[in-house]
Amino acid sequence: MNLTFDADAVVLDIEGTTSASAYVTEVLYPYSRSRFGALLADRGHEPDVRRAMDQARRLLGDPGADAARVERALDDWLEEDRKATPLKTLQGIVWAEGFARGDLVPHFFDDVAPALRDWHEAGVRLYVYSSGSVATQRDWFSHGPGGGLLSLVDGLFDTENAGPKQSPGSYRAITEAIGTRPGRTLFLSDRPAELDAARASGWLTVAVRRPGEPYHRHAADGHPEVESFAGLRVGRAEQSEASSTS
Ligand SMILES: CSCCC(=O)C(=O)COP(=O)(O)O
Ligand SMILES: [Mg+2]
Repeated sequence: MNLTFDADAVVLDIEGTTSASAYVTEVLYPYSRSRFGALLADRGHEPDVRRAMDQARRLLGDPGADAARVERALDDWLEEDRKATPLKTLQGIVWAEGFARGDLVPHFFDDVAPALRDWHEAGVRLYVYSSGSVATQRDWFSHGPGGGLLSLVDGLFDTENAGPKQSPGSYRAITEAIGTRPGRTLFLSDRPAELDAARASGWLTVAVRRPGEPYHRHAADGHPEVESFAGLRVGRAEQSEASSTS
């Protein structure tokens, strides 16, 4: 189905929306799991590692948890695919090194880069909101297709600077940060609970239902649906009116 939206901003989910879930769970997750032991044991003095380990201890309710206990918790959260902020921070540290070494190359569906370029060209501001950390998002988009897509993006949000993706308050926090009216902000995601939370905050929503993705056959519960970004036009009516009269 083809859809057209008049909006000032598009906010993008990553896993299942711009990029394949299987790449995240079958390539990125095992890569981080196999490196957590050494990271926690050898680099706990680094500020970001220490901060994330302290957050993990708070989530566990165990202030004295040693590196081995924290590693077991990370493994459990990975197994459950729990989007815990310290897990995402530590994954981001490991993955950054994987991107720099060339072990990891981001995956984007083929329709994503052309669509982002079109929307950006039309004056629509682009943001990312993912459970993956802001540092990971920066790596992901800067190593993306055609020399990277980061230059098209105006801001990055994660569970640390915005909050959990299933909570309407997180979308209100993003609205405040980007200064775009909720009714002119369009969120694209595969997960129904995230779409519901965005809609509850007054945002426009589109359920991205890519064939083969885990949520492909889920009921969209009133959210408009597309199978790829190729079926989605986004522009700013004010801008097109202005340019058509000049
Ligand atoms: C490549 S971003 C990291 C992927 C990840 O760890 C994740 O949890 C993605 O979640 P999303 O909110 O983008 O569905
Ligand atoms: Mg997703």
